[in-house]
Amino acid sequence: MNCSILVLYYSRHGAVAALADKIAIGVQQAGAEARVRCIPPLEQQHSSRHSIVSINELSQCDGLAFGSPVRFGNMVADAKAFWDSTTSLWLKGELIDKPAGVFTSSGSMHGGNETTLLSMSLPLLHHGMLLTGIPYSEPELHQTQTGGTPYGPSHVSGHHADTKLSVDEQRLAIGFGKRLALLSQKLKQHKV
Ligand SMILES: Cc1cc2nc3c(=O)[nH]c(=O)nc-3n(C[C@H](O)[C@H](O)[C@H](O)COP(=O)(O)O)c2cc1C
Repeated sequence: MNCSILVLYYSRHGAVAALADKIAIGVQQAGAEARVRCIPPLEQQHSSRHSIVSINELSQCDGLAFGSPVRFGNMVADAKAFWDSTTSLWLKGELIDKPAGVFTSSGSMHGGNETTLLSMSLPLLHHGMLLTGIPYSEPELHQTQTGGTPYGPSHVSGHHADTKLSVDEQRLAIGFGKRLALLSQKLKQHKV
């Protein structure tokens, strides 16, 4: 059965985009399609190597991974504005019962990546989506000295925003993509 996972993110300096790439690898390893798309930027000059998402792509996905950088302990304004533009989908209940999860990148280890992941989950819950994080059966969650949380994949990009993804962060992001795709496939199979 064809299953399509939307990996939807905003990234200014590339850290969240790097996590999106790893999540897409995990999705593909599970045999699903990974459709990687960007959140529409509030500033026109912002550019990205992925296309901007359409509302149709959001409504038609079988599962969603949603990524944003940490901005003052919360998601970037562009991501919040995007969710504020999805009322038509909410009114029709288009996202109800679709699996979803969140991912983020912060500059510092305790700079708010967990608070950001939790606040990013709220619009998804309002849309009736089924949230999944990362279970502690993933060994990297016990040992990571960088990012990676039970609330979703994360990265710590450092003071100059130039630290590469650690091996643990990469493995957790790939495992998360795989899990999200497998859950989405199972739910899609049982839909009447
Ligand atoms: C306006 C602004 C606010 C930020 N706030 C935080 C913050 O609260 N905590 C933190 O650790 N990093 C913060 N950062 C750093 C970014 O979250 C970090 O560099 C992130 O990795 C950027 O992701 P990107 O490369 O995908 O754009 C902030 C950056 C900006 C520009």
